[in-house]
Amino acid sequence: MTQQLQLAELVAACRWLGAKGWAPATGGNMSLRQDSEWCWLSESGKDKGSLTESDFLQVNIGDNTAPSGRTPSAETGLHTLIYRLFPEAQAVLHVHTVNATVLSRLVKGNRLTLQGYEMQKSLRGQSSHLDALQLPVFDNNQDISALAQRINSETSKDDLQWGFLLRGHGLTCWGRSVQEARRHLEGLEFLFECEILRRRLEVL
Ligand SMILES: CSC[C@@H](O)[C@@H](O)C(=O)COP(=O)(O)O
Ligand SMILES: [Zn+2]
Repeated sequence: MTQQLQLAELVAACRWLGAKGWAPATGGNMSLRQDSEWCWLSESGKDKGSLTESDFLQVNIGDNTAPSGRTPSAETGLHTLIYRLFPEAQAVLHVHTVNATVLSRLVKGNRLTLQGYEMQKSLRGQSSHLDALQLPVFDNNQDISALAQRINSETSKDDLQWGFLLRGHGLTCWGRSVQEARRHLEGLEFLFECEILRRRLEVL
């Protein structure tokens, strides 16, 4: 698929997730890999549900610089970390959903465990509801380069295979294509909602 078509797919994904209310106000950021050195990041401070292709800025994966002089996402460093760790990563979606925000605050420790859900199979490599799926949860931090360093040093690549939660902040997930990133986002979001409901009913 050409880069132009991939960018069009990403713009469509942004509209889709925006319409679902998963990027309220100016929350969320999205990106697409161009090649081993460069990616396209959403511009900082925009409504991510109404982005167009010209709202994506070229960013260097190695040093986070943007030749355009415009300001890419404040969370650029988390996207480029994923592109550096996973050469196969093609797209990254970061959202501020209510479910991701709330559930990440309910998790004690640094792992969310999900088990017993058929929808676990929406995630790459998952084939049974019986497996205990683990998603890393990191404390939120306004210092994104410190946060990226922490994620990199404290987590194995395996743990980051779909993405991670930032406590009280949101979900960052990725895929080997825009479509796969979108499927991971939709699957995880469904699982988060189920898990919140299950926990809520359990305490009633
Ligand atoms: C309400 S926006 C919060 C931001 O600090 C951040 O978390 C976010 O997701 C959007 O930042 P952006 O710089 O627009 O990509
Ligand atoms: Zn954010």
